[in-house]
Amino acid sequence: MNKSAMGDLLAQLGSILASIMFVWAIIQQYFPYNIRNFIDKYSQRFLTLFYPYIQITFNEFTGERFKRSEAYSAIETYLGTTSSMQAKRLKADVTKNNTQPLSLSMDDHEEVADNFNGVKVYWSSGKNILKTQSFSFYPTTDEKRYYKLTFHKRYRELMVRDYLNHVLKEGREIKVKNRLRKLYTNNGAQWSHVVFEHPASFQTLAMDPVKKQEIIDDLTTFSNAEEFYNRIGRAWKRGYLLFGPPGTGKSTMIAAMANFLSYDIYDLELTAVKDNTELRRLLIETSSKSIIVIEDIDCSMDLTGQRKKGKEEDEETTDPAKKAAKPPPSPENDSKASKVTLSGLLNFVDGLWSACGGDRIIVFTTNHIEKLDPALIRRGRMDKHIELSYCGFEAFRVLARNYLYLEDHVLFDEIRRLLEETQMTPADVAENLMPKTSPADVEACLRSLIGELEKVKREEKQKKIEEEEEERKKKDAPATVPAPETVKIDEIKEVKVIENGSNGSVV
Ligand SMILES: Nc1ncnc2c1ncn2[C@@H]1O[C@H](COP(=O)(O)OP(=O)(O)OP(=O)(O)O)[C@@H](O)[C@H]1O
Ligand SMILES: [Mg+2]
Repeated sequence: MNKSAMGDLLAQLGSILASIMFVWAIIQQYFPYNIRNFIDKYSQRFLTLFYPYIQITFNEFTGERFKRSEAYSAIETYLGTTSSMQAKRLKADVTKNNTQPLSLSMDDHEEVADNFNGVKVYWSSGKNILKTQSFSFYPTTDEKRYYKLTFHKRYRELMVRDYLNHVLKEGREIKVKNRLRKLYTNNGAQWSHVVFEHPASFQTLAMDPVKKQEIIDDLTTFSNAEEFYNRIGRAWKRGYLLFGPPGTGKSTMIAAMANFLSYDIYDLELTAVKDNTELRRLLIETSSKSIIVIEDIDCSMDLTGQRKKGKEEDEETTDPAKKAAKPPPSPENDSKASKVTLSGLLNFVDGLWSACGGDRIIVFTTNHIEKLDPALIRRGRMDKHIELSYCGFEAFRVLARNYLYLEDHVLFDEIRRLLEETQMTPADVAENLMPKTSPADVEACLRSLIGELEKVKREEKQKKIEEEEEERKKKDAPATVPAPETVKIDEIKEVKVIENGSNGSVV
């Protein structure tokens, strides 16, 4: 075919197309709406006879609700990494996340491929522009965005059943990981929050590595165990009790847990809560994937469940006999004080309310585990008791690595010996390892730690001598007249009630 014949053919084709367009425009203008609809419908059906693919559309906004579809945003997140690798046109948005300051998604009318169990699927993005203008809260509602999934009809079952679930689950998980996490605290009956940016991690936490791994495994198992908890019929929650002297890393560990699991933290200040109803409301407002923390539980609540009011009462209430005799405070003289009770707290920890709304970790911390009510710390309520103790050599090595980039040193043997002989908290060891010059003078830091450890050792020795002296003085003093014997309540082991009599006998 020569060039002029080709040109003629193209011109003819052009004019035919123009005529079709013209006729279609007339049809659109003059044919009634239902006939046009009829033609549309049947032409679509005709096409699908020969079209072997299935398409599923996910709209950004669904129904009448002005709420962004959860599926759409999960898909957007899921496709984030794939899009940034494949698509040529991308949309960028700024997130406030430190690790990932930009979020990328594919621009309209782009297409990316994904692979699931060896089956290739295609995702495309697009938008419908609506001509009708109606009142809306969203200025952009006349542009309706959507994602369209295309796959071969042979894989319908696999796609609909497994692939979509996989996409939604992954999308949600990535979203949880990337979001800005929050640290909530209660200001009376209301939660207020700031962005949680504590840098602690299990890597920087100084403690015995075996114990640390055990905690990491426990947390990982818990966070993946939704099905397990459902199967055994338990609420998906876990309680941790962290105990140990001040400065041993309890609060640091909570931050590390939150960073490890990407959970929010709710730091509950019990002393600001008015009563059990308020407590319940606060706890119900906490979201899933969160850690609820009650620090220094022994100071927020005493064993009778009534909150302490002063230091003097501290001593008093540890004595069970006095406690039992203490009348419950009357509402008149105590109207301002909190009425949160131990049973109110326990009710949430493992009562019916505890199962509301997803997985939660509850952490209590205390410096005095012996002061706590056994009801509070029994297994099932506090599933795992973690003791954070004085700094051992392994914990010291973590600190040396973090603070001084030090794996080994000639002074380590001496430090190991001193650590075994003294009780120094990781907080104090860390303080001594803090570089005072830049670049760090490693030897000076280690020597300062050794000096401090020797000082503590001398003090401990001195204290021991003084205690022994005191003890000896007491022994040498003339014996005082013994007080009349009394039965202490905690010595009563069992109370038998005689069925036919009204008396109980003490065994
Ligand atoms: N095990 C540890 N690993 C790393 N740093 C630690 C550790 N323990 C304490 N520190 C450091 O000491 C400081 C105090 O620790 P933290 O606040 O966690 O102690 P705590 O056990 O919560 O004390 P308290 O009982 O007084 O609340 C932290 O700033 C932290 O840097
Ligand atoms: Mg603390």
